[in-house]
Amino acid sequence: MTALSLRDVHAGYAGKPVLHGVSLPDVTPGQILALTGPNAAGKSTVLKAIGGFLPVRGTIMLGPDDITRLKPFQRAGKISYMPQALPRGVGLNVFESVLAALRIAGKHGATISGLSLERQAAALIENLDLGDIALSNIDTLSGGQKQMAALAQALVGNPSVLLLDEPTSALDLRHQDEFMRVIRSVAASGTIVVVVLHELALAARMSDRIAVLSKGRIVAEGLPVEVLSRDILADVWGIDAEVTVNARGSLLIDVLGPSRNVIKKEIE
Ligand SMILES: Nc1ncnc2c1ncn2[C@@H]1O[C@H](COP(=O)(O)OP(=O)(O)OP(=O)(O)O)[C@@H](O)[C@H]1O
Repeated sequence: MTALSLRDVHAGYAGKPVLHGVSLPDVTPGQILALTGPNAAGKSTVLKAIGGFLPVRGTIMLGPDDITRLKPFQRAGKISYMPQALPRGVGLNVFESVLAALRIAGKHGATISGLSLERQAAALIENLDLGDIALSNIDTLSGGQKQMAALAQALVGNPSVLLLDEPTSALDLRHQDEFMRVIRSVAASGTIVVVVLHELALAARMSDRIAVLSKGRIVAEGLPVEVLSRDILADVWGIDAEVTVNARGSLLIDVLGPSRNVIKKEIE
């Protein structure tokens, strides 16, 4: 099976090591892994390492391929990345941007169906319910509309791995739900999804597994209900929170305030 696995990954920026030996259990096609943790923990850096945007020490495998050794165009044919900061000054409308992404995906050898590129772009836009903004310039869209348009571009070419960095930060509740539905169906078609999320209840709903990153290290990993415990919230986020599971199986997190550790540190 073409699983994604990270073993002892070290990465960072000029003179600044950020990831200190990140290992993750295999993420298999169809699975959604949510990566969470406090600000500056290194979550985006993990996605950039997988996407090949940073030099990496360690192993990142996609099935039999060591993806750190693939040429950029080979990697681009397999991995799609939706960054946290979306590009500005694109100068294209939503339809044109999806069409451009399809053309690039075709050049990288990503699977493109028999339909014309225009028909494929139109189908993707319709599937994401973006018809109303299809002809709007991306630079004029709201933050949430930009995120949905960026998702349409990221889905082009049926990537084996979809990397999403805080993709719902600007979405209202209905669009978050819509986004989750789309990601679930993309995963169900055999894509590996790794998504960075701050909102823990959403991460629990959206993902099959959760990994918690703190100071460049994975400190917990497993099923959402196993991982998101009161102790982890106190140790990693420094908050005291009541964690309950409601009758529908949804995780509820009620933040009560700073954890005792934080209060103790402030007093000392
Ligand atoms: N381009 C860069 N050059 C230098 N340092 C960087 C760069 N990008 C990120 N960093 C540093 O790497 C560390 C981890 O950043 P990263 O963006 O991976 O964290 P994160 O967990 O995604 O944070 P957040 O939740 O705030 O988005 C931070 O200390 C940050 O300052």
